[in-house]
Amino acid sequence: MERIYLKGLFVCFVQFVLFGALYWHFTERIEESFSFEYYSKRSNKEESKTEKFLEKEDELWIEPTPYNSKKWGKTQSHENFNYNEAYFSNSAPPNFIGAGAKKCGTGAFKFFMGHHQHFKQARGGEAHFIYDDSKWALGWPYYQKYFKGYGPNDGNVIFEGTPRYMVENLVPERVKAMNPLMKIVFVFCDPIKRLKSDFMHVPLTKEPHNRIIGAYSKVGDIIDSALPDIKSKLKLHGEDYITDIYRHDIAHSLFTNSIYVHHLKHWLEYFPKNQILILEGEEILKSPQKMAKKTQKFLNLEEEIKDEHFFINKTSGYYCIKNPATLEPHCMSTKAKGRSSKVDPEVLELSEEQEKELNEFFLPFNLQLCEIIGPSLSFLKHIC
Ligand SMILES: Nc1ncnc2c1ncn2[C@@H]1O[C@H](COP(=O)(O)OS(=O)(=O)O)[C@@H](OP(=O)(O)O)[C@H]1O
Repeated sequence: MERIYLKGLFVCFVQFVLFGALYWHFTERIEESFSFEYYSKRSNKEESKTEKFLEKEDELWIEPTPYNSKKWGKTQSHENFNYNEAYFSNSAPPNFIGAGAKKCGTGAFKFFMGHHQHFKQARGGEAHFIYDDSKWALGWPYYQKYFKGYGPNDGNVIFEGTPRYMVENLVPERVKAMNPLMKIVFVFCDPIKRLKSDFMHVPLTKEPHNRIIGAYSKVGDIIDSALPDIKSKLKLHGEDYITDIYRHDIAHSLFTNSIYVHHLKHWLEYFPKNQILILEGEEILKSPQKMAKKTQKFLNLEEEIKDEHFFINKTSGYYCIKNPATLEPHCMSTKAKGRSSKVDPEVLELSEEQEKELNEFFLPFNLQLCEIIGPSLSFLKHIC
């Protein structure tokens, strides 16, 4: 009896000690998490993180918003696109969209690929259909005129490319409404080279900012006057400032059209990476054979355009192509392309300081582009 009593007493004692220890542990933790000291310890940690960020920010002035690869391709479209199938007998909708970047070689891409018998392009060139609300509202009965004569079941790649599609916020959503399996191609190029080419191009167009840009005689002057403003607007509004820039600060598009990662992230919300082909302007210019190989593979097209179909035009210095079926040589008109190499070099010259500033401006964005696409493009190789 006495033994049983002692045993009970011992068990009670052990339980009491265990319970006490647990109680002490948890109350301490709870108190700690509410205590000023605990918070000041955390905020010191946070502060040091913020300090680091500020140091970095001072240097690079903006931290691009992070991308989330888990979301790629997941966002559903809220747009509605009614094809009205009656029109499908004599025209078929695009299944491949070219979305810029402006001045990176999109024209040469179309020109070369158009030599594949199953690569059918929008008739009449850039349709500017998907972002333009007044055209979009007219729907397929309007858009289909670009694709007349293309059968829906001919196994063709049907392509429409408008460089502005890259930078207009509603476009990916609308493209998804048109066809969730749409394939998309981007041509990226050195951001500074692109800026210079845009600087040469805009004053010769009817774009609304043609006079603003045309008022600058040298690209360096617009860098001095616009870049500080763009930086401070980005600081104030974050990357939202870049979105739909044509609608609120079109002259600054010369700079923000080179921030490829901002636009790519937006497209990736709607389309998975495997539906997107990223090419490089420099490659289209210097080795279009490689571009043709990649593109035919991506589009599951038979490799009809081969290395031997390309040759360099001795007068212009640009690549031309022989039609794979007839071997007839074709060169792209150099009237509207290749301006940057013909202009007085002083117009496009940058001081060391301007070059440095621009490189610093694009660096944080290009670093993020590296994270998404790796060092595959030559202008990323030295930073990725
Ligand atoms: N084969 C060939 N022939 C001529 N030009 C070539 C070629 N390949 C690439 N490029 C480069 O393309 C630049 C024009 O880019 P885009 O065609 O995208 O311009 S546009 O956005 O459609 O206006 C153009 O830029 P600029 O030299 O500033 O005109 C060229 O650098």
